[in-house]
Order: sequence, then structure tokens, then C-alpha cells
Amino acid sequence: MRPLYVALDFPTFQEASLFLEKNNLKGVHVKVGMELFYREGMQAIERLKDNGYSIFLDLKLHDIPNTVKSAMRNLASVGVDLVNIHAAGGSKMIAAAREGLEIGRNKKEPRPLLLAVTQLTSTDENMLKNELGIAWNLEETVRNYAVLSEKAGADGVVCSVHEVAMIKEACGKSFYTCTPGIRFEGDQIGDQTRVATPAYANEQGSDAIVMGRSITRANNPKQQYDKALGEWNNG
Ligand SMILES: O=C(O)c1cc(=O)[nH]c(=O)n1[C@@H]1O[C@H](COP(=O)(O)O)[C@@H](O)[C@H]1O
Repeated sequence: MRPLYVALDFPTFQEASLFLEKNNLKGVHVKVGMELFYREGMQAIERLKDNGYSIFLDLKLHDIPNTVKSAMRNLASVGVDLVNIHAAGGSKMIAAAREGLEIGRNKKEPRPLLLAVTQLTSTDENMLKNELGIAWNLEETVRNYAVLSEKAGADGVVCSVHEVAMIKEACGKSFYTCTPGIRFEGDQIGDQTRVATPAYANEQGSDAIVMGRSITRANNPKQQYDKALGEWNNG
């Protein structure tokens, strides 16, 4: 079954684990991002792993190749499912990230998959053109970054659901697509712009979805999680 990663965007490990326990979400797939990691560090990852969680470690590395390689070597040892970088770091940085992962991986476990963020799901056409100064349109930018990432050794990308089919066509069916920006019909979209429902992600063939606030900030998170899982698995 393809995973639904719940984004544990909480300020402390205590709040994150209380959330999982209180809502009977023990053992689900989770994503740890900057908010939690910058406070709790690798200990949080190790504790989640000890408790049987599958983890997407979302730190979106973007630096010179040598620094990214060394950082990835350290991150790899803990044995998470997925790690990510920004494709905008370029092909040398992406290749260095892959090298770091190969060197640092725990040989008893599968190597974490390396995903490159194409364009954040909060970015829209206007921002791309008028703030980032990118001449391609959004679709072309995402496609070009995906192709660049694939050639440089990434296992897949983070993108919006709307770009999955195009990326699979350009990079091959097995190139992994992880899609955040997931909302239920009628939800507040907040700071996201390229959003889609879990059902549409299923229809478009995403390999994994990431869902945060529509579950974590809901009145009944467990009910929303079950609803998302139902849509995601059955369309
Ligand atoms: O790499 C990511 O996880 C990511 C990439 C992206 O383009 N957009 C995006 O929203 N994310 C992450 O996915 C989560 C989405 O959270 P919600 O908008 O609350 O569902 C956040 O933790 C983001 O950091």
C-alpha cells in the first residue's frame, strides 16, 4: 500500500507523540520537518524508529555539494524511508547528496530514497516569474528540475499532484513522486497554492502523499486520517 505521511509539524517531541497517542495514530507513516527536527534533532528520529514508525525526514538540504554530501552521510545512518533536497541546488549537489547517502547508509536497511523538491507547493506562476525570475512556466520548471534530478541520481521528486503524470512521462514510471499540498474538498488551503485531494492523488498515480494541517489541526484527527486513507486507497 502506498504511504500517507502525516506531517508532524509540532514544536516539541512531547506534543507530537501526545498527538499520535491521543488520536490512536500509533504506527502510521510520519514526516519530520524542520520545526520538530531543529528542536529535538536525531533523538526524535531514533525514538520514532524505535517505536516502529516509517519516517520521511524532510530537511530540504540546499548548500554547496560538499556540505550536502557530508550532511547526508550523517542523516543516512539513522535509516529513514525518505530524505529530501532542493533540486535548485543543481546536478552536482544532487549527485553529492546521493553519494553521501550511499556512504552513510546502514547496510542492514534499505538506503533512504533521495527526493528532490522541484518547486514548493506554495509557489505559484506569479511568484515563479516575478519573484524568482524563472523564465519557464511552472510546468516546464517542474519538468526540467525533475529530469535534472533523475539524471543526477535522485530516486524521485517532491512535487504537486498536478505534475505527477507529466513527471512520470518524462522520467519513467518508477521515478518516485511524493506529493504534499493535500487538502480535502472545501478545506482552507492556507499558504499552499498547488493543492489536490487524496482521491485525486490516487487517480494521478502519486507514490506517496503528505498531509499536515487537514489532519493535525482537525477537531477529530483520527476521523480525518481515516477519511484521507480511504480516499487515497480507493479513490
Ligand atoms: O518537502 C515537503 O515535505 C514539502 C514540499 C512542498 O513542496 N510542500 C510542502 O508543503 N511540503 C511539506 O509538507 C507539509 C504540508 O503540510 P500541510 O500544508 O499542513 O498539509 C509541510 O510539512 C511542508 O513542509
